[in-house]
Amino acid sequence: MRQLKEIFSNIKYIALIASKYERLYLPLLIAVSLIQGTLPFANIIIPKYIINELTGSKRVDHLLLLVLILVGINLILRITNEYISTIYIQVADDHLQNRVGMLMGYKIMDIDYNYLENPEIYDMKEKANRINNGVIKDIVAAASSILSNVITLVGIIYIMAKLNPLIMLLILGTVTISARSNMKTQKLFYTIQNLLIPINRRLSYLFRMINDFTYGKDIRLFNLAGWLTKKCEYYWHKTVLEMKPRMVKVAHTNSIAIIVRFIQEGIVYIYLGLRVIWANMTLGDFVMYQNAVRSFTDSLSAIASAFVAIYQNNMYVRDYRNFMALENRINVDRDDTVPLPDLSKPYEIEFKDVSFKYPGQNSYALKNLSLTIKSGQKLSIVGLNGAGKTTLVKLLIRLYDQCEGVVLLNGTDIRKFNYNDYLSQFTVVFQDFNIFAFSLKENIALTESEKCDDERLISAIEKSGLDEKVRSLEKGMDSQIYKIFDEHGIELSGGEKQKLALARALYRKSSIVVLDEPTSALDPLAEYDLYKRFADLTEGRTTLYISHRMSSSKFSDAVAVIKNGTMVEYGTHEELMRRNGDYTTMFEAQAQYYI
Ligand SMILES: Nc1ncnc2c1ncn2[C@@H]1O[C@H](COP(=O)(O)OP(=O)(O)OP(=O)(O)O)[C@@H](O)[C@H]1O
Repeated sequence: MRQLKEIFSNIKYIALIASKYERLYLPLLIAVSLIQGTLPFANIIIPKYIINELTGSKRVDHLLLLVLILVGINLILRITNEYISTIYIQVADDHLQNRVGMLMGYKIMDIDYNYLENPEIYDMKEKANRINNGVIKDIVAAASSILSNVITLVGIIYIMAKLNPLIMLLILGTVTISARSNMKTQKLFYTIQNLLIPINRRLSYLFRMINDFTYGKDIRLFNLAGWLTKKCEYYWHKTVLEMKPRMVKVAHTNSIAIIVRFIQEGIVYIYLGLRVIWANMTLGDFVMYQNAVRSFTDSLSAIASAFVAIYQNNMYVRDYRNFMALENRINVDRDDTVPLPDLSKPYEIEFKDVSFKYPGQNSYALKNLSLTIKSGQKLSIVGLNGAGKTTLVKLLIRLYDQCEGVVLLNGTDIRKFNYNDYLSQFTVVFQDFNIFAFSLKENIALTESEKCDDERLISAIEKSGLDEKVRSLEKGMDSQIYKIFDEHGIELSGGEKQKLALARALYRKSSIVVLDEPTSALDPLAEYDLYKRFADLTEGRTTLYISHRMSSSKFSDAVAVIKNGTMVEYGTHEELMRRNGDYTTMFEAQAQYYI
């Protein structure tokens, strides 16, 4: 009962999406179902009269009229059906499928960032993704099949009323058996698919690696082909082991349904044949009943299959809805949000005794960290690998918001601000930024070309040092990056990519800029040039600058030294050098190489 309720709720869910994006979809589907439901009825009755005419009076004009009616009805209904299905329904099917996929896409782009690091959520996403394998189309087709076959059934029951009720019972029995076995088969398939999800995720990752040209260099250099193939083979083997025993069960179950159906057909043939021989049934009636019995069985089976399809697809819709129902804690409009302070006026950000462990980790990435950042300040954050510098930034921009202690903006817990409003105050360039296969201009402005502010764009390009490269390109800022979609697409060097990332940060208007290792790929001259113009670049905006190039700290107002997740030193470059602590050690260690 609960399942039935869920099925109805899911069908309603799909119907609502369908009518939202394709208003005519449901009414036209009903029209098509009506056509499909009535057509078999005509094809059962009219041949009876044709055969009786052929074996009886043999009147040519009657015969022609009957054939004309049969052909006419078929032609008109089938052609109408064809036009509606091809021109509207098939196109709408595709559109709806894409919509449902895109709704999931929005969800994926919007869910809390920490979900992206949880393998359970990956599996949930993979399960939900199955909705993209034509599930909407299948459910709608099943619902429309139920409607059309119920109409057919009503007509056939009327025709078969004169037949032995035992025959009807026999058919009902066999259809029930095949429906049950069909249901069992679908359940087995669902189980198999679920078991294979973690394996398939690994396999698709491997296939992506193998097919993605960007991995090509590593694969060749480290001779990974054999190793990757072995890994694939291992997972294929696992797939076969999981599938085989269950597929044997599927074959057994399906065979039972086939055997039962043949026995039923045999009995019906013998029964009708005997009635022709012993009870003077006309040949026309023999053919009509025989067709009626076949249609009856087909319609019942189609209804049963449609229910099974709905039942099975219901599981996929459930998985989809479960994923869509994942609740955001961070990116959500809470009732108790407070207005963001005006950041054009002086403000202060404070990390107050903050400790943080990544989800699923035992050790702290940040431990009792306290730090105050003042508006307009240029703060360098330095520390060894894994010290916690990037983690600090991730907490600041609320990629994670479950920590001990608190991060405050003007004394208010940053979690109280509307997430998007808050985030819009930041421009962050992480080390692992992505460059997209769009134009150079779109990559910097991160918006449609037409919406781009060209003046700001040119200024960002100049300040980032990318101007020379842009001038050398035939299509300038409109050059396509990568050759995936354009054979004239450009490939940027590591340093040029970094300049592009910097241009992105400079283009965006925001109060706070965070640059995580922005010069690691720059040549010494470009790096020197950037340092020289650093204050000019960020135009008085608060800037957090994470870098292993210790000399960059000289250009900052203050330096925070992070060690094992906590802040161990704070001051200007000169103050810290005088202190002769961790900062001095790091600075001098690096300086040695440059002397
Ligand atoms: N998503 C994550 N899940 C689990 N642990 C993580 C995650 N990201 C970072 N860590 C761990 O947290 C610690 C701090 O990492 P973080 O990236 O903040 O260091 P960092 O100071 O920026 O280092 P680097 O200078 O190498 O970039 C490290 O031990 C790292 O392994």
